[in-house]
Amino acid sequence: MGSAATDTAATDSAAEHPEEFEVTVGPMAHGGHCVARHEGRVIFVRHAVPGERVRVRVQDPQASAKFWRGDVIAVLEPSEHRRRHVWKLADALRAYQADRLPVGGAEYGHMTDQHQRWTKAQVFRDTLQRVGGISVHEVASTGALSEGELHVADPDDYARHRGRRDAAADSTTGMHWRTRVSFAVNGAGALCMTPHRSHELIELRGMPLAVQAINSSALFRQDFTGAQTVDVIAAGAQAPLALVVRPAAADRGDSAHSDLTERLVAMAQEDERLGTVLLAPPAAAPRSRSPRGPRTGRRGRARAQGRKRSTEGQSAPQQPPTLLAGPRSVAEPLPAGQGGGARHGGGVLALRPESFWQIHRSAPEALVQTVESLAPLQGGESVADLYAGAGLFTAWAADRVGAGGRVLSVEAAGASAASAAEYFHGDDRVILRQSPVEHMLAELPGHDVVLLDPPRAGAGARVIAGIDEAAPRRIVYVSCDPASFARDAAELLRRGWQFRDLRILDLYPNTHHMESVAVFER
Ligand SMILES: C[S@@+](CC[C@H](N)C(=O)[O-])C[C@H]1O[C@@H](n2cnc3c(N)ncnc32)[C@H](O)[C@@H]1O
Repeated sequence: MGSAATDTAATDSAAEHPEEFEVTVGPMAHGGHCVARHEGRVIFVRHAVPGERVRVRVQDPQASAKFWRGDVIAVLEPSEHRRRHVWKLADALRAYQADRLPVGGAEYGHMTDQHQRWTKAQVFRDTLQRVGGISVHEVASTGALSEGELHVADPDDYARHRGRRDAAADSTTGMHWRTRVSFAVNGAGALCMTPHRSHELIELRGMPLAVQAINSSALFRQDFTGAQTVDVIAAGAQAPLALVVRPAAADRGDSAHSDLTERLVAMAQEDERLGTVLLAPPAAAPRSRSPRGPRTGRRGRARAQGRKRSTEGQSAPQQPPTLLAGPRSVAEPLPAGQGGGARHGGGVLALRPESFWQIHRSAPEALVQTVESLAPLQGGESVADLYAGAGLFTAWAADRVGAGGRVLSVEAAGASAASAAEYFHGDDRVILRQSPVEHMLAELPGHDVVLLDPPRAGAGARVIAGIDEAAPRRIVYVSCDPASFARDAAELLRRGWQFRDLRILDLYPNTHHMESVAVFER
């Protein structure tokens, strides 16, 4: 097995298992793995805490590969920041003991909450430097960091500040925060998730990172045979739940789809905690299911983990989902004090379930409060809200700029744009455009503030150039990906912009993901 066979540090156990190595792991990198070296070769190690000595099992240790990937299967010298993993199915140590793979989507669950946040700050700092060539010291020198350091804030603190009791529950273990989860479905019709970089389906009895309305629902005992994916939505973190069910590929035939449809309708009638059920158009083609084959592409990985994305990206835009039960929209409360005009139903947005919405129960509140505190708006200003989704920041901006102000809200995806159109109907302050941002750059000049919240790929050089050329007074950049943010921020700095503020929010506890809010001015 190439260089694995020449490992001088190999233990007796490793001799029996040439794909296993003892290593001391280095710092955490962007992507959720620590970097370790074995005989000069880099191994990306998941489920470690930086500084630990661990035994790693490498998947597919080919001699010709530039680097290997592996999971911790035993901890030889544990970090003081290690804890028993909060979710048994996602715990690599217990998974490998049971001769199975850990489920993906909770790859930081073995670290204390405090250490997860400290680690995220390090990863953000390193990524800013590596991808954007931006040093945190430079950012601090402009006064953009509170106390001169990068801190990662707990989003529940914002809700607690407002006296919301539910936010205090489980906040010390980072559990029960997801209001949206995308599940795969196995041949037996059960809800499943996949291990990292694998198509293997692991059946679930609950999903402890999800709010209790989802985690303790009856959905884990239901039969979804004939479905490929089931997206579950707990609007406002509460039941009734909404489902967006995507049938398996069309070539399975009409009878399979009508069986599924009948079961879904019956499910909605029998379960009072189930509200809306939508049947999405069938998947285009069967998915190949190699047992350990890597997911190819960003979208596949994001789908498995249900991160910051909308379900609508999977639908052909001309084929909206079919409503099988319940109301067409779910009630998503806007952050306290935002969008509360009587005309707007008291600050509750009627959201199409397949729209984008932030997945942490406290994210809308935490994000809007952070933007408000770092970049307050004045009455009469004009704001462009780019990648606006269903209008979370549009509602805030419209309230703040008031009757004399204007908000241009740009969103490409149909369901999110339709949700916004319904909510802002008749509101003279808001101009809605369903369009790719790239097609709207000519409309940006004249805006005082440009706020952008792009998907994980970032905005890209063309959009950054368009924003720069529009010459707003201020740019507010909300990002869920440090690498694409670093690249876009470097482009802004190159064009003469400066960091005025930078905050990080832990919107995805027990995972390696994080959210940042940055303010730039010239
Ligand atoms: C991270 S979400 C942010 C949504 C919103 N700001 C919020 O917080 O609810 C990004 C949004 O950008 C939309 N989007 C992705 N690419 C786009 C593009 N090229 N032009 C316009 N919108 C796009 C997605 O559909 C999604 O709604």
